[in-house]
Amino acid sequence: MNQQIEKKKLPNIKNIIIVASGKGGVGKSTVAAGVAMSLAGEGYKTGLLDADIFGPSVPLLFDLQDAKPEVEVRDGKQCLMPFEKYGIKLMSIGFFIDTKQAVVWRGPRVSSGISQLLSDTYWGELDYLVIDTPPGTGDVHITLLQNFETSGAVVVTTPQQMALADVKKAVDMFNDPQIGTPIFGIVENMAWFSPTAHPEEKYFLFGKGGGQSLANEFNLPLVAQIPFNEKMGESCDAGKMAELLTDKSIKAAFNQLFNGIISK
Ligand SMILES: Nc1ncnc2c1ncn2[C@@H]1O[C@H](COP(=O)(O)OP(=O)(O)OP(=O)(O)O)[C@@H](O)[C@H]1O
Repeated sequence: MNQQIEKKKLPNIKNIIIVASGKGGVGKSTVAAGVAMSLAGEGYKTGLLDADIFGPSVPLLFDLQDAKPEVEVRDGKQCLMPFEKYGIKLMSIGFFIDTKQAVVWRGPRVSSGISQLLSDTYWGELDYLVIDTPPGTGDVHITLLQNFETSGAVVVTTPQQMALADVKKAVDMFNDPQIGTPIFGIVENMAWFSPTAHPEEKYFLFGKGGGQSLANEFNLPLVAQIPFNEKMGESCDAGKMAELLTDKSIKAAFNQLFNGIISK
């Protein structure tokens, strides 16, 4: 990365929020979808772009598994038309690839595919576009962060100390002078488990304080702690995103995150 690339501002999108994680399976896509639901629920014009080429989640989360976006001419340009659910404009790399097969794209193809998905989707006017990225730090991140103006990132982790080295790589990437993307903070997902019948009880299944110590280590705020909630897993896997924020503790956690983002 020696060359400074001029970043493109998408004129109709006020804020682009990147959701990243050091490693896979920590709940990054769930967090991205939950933030988008919270923003839309508060009346912000919201979009969600699923750029996770290795495991796109939007088709499953929003029950759009067989959906194929239409192409329409808008303002003299061929545009991909996003789907809209719960007031969120949705686009996913998963609408264009066979999600049952491994994606073996190389760098330039990833880069042009992701840039096209972002620039050629007809988002209309948006207050916030949330982008779910693949785990780790790779071509998708470099493409988005070097080529487009983004407002900031949230880094999702689980409480285990093991996550430290992976989170460090993600933080270093956002801090790189060529990238220069502010980090809103760390989100600790699956922070504890509370049985539905005893919501006041907290069981720290994966250890306690991991998110806070990660945040301290990198001098970042811990913007939210999201409990492990079996209903949340079930409703996400069944494509029932509307149920996600019906649980009080989950709603409170996403409100915390939402406030951490909009206050910046
Ligand atoms: N707080 C939670 N409580 C219960 N289940 C959760 C929670 N967060 C995520 N899950 C579940 O964990 C699984 C992995 O979540 P998700 O797909 O969001 O992770 P990811 O980090 O995006 O994964 P990938 O590495 O594939 O991109 C999903 O089945 C999801 O429903």
